[in-house]
Amino acid sequence: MTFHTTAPDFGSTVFARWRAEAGEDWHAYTRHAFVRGLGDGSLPQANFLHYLVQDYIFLFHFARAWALAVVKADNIAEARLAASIVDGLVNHEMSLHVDICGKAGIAEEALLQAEEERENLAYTRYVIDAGLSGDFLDVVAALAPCVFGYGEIGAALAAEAAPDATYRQWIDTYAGEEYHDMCRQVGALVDAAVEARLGPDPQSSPRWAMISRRFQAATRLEVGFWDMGLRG
Ligand SMILES: Cc1ncc(C[n+]2csc(CCO)c2C)c(N)n1
Repeated sequence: MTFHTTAPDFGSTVFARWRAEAGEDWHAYTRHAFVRGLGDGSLPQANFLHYLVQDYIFLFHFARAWALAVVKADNIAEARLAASIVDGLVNHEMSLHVDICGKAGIAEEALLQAEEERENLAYTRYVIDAGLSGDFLDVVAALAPCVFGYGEIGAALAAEAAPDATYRQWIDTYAGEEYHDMCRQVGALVDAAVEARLGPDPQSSPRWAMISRRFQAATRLEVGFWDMGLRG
């Protein structure tokens, strides 16, 4: 897979630092064997469908975590963006999963009936707890690897010299301009939220390490989610 030496940072200096601090865990997430299988089409369809069914449940709980970001917002800009992501997830984004699963003969009603795998449970409940027990920064740091990681993965897969058509619909979703716009909006939100709470030199704040650790923990949970997908 082709990876640019400079992966996109979506205009966010905070994301760029979190990613650097997540180090090898970030690479394990964005260059996972599951991702390579999506890019070259070698991922078996059964594994992809299993991942998508789990991901449908994941998105439902992820929307609940973003709703907690609305609850913890300190101003209208934070509330608006978080609310628009909740709306996007429950009213639009889950339709990619419904559409692809439907073509494979899996009905929407069957999706939410599926039993949650432990990696799925661990990740979604981690982000929900970040929203329940923490403040806006805690929940946004836990939600950020999902947003930016898929943007980075989508861009890398779409940039491959000879992209395979098998998982094109999935790749196009996360490589598309619309999705990357959203990443830049979240990037601006994260930078503004960190500056508003931790000041212009956030890394000198004792809270910095805590929120960076949240980002890294969620990154590791993304790795676990791909591992689950490969296991099938
Ligand atoms: C395991 C897993 N991680 C990330 C995403 C991508 N994603 C999930 S919610 C959302 C919108 C904003 O948070 C995006 C881009 C996924 N589908 N599944």
